[in-house]
Amino acid sequence: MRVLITGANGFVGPYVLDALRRICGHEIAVAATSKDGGPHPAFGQVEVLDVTDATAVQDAVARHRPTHVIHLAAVAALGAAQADPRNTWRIHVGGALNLANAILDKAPDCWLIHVGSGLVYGESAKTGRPLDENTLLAPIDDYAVTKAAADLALGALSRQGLKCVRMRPFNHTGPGQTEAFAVPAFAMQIARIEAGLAQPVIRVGNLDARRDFLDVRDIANAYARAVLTSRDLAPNTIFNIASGVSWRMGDILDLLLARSSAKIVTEQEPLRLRPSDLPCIVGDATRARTLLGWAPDHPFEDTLAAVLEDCRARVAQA
Ligand SMILES: Nc1nc2c(ncn2[C@@H]2O[C@H](COP(=O)(O)OP(=O)(O)O[C@H]3O[C@H](CO)[C@@H](O)[C@H](O)[C@@H]3O)[C@@H](O)[C@H]2O)c(=O)[nH]1
Repeated sequence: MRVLITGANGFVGPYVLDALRRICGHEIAVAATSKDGGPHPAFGQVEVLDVTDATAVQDAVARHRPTHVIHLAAVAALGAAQADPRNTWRIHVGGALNLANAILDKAPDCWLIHVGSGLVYGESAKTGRPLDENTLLAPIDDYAVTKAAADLALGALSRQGLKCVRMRPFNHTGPGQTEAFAVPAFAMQIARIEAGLAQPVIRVGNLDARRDFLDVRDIANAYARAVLTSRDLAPNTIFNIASGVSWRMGDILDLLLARSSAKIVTEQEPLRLRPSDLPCIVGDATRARTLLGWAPDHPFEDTLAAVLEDCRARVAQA
């Protein structure tokens, strides 16, 4: 198997490499690409590939002749996606279409494993029920609507022969994630306070939101299992990757604070509040469990402990 990964040098890429090696075997050939490229501790070297450049994408697919593309390249943080919607459309929708068309032209047997988002269900989450893959897509912001548009476009292209797996991962975290996301945003502030680098005040956004969280390794395992089992999948299959449990953000913060001996007070910062924030999201991943043979196996409390340790190490190194 030859796997081409886009956006490989982001948060999830190294975890996917590790999962591919564990689940698909060490003989798997991995081509790591990203917009910037350059040396990378896990991949050795990452090749430059801007997914918005249709010609470059055609060239990369023709050269590597991948059996699978795992498309991670994205504007992953909602704030960044919202700040430049035109760019978000270009990357999420243009990037996915460039890859799909290059595969249809140059490597028609290749599977495109598209990393969408559980946020595509948007308003549909308001029922409070776990969201399965048949739930109406009702995205509420630029991030989610562009992920939904790309996901739907690939579904339509499957009618022209594209073999795609449309992944809809729910929230995930782990060591290495940036402070643009809630868990490392909380943990980095705790680490800075513990190191005496900040006042003992942690600034937060909406703590009443409830999100379905997984360890990033469980998410990466699902992508690798899609590669491994692709020959048994229908050529256009959608998978939610979720735990089925929703965590209140305030409870996540409390678990992190319980791991610190520092006396810390919490303060809401208006800038961290979103114009629209879904109150509760929880996913139903029954299909992934059944067809991919996937199940999460990292307790979330352990993941939180690992994120806090990683943040302490990052602060100590800074
Ligand atoms: N980022 C951030 N979020 C905060 C904060 N305080 C509270 N929150 C709340 O914490 C929740 C989670 O926010 P994020 O960690 O930023 O994740 P997200 O916006 O839900 O999106 C993540 O999950 C999606 C799948 O469900 C992914 O598609 C997306 O890329 C990202 O990983 C949101 O309800 C947000 O309002 C804070 O200081 N920072």
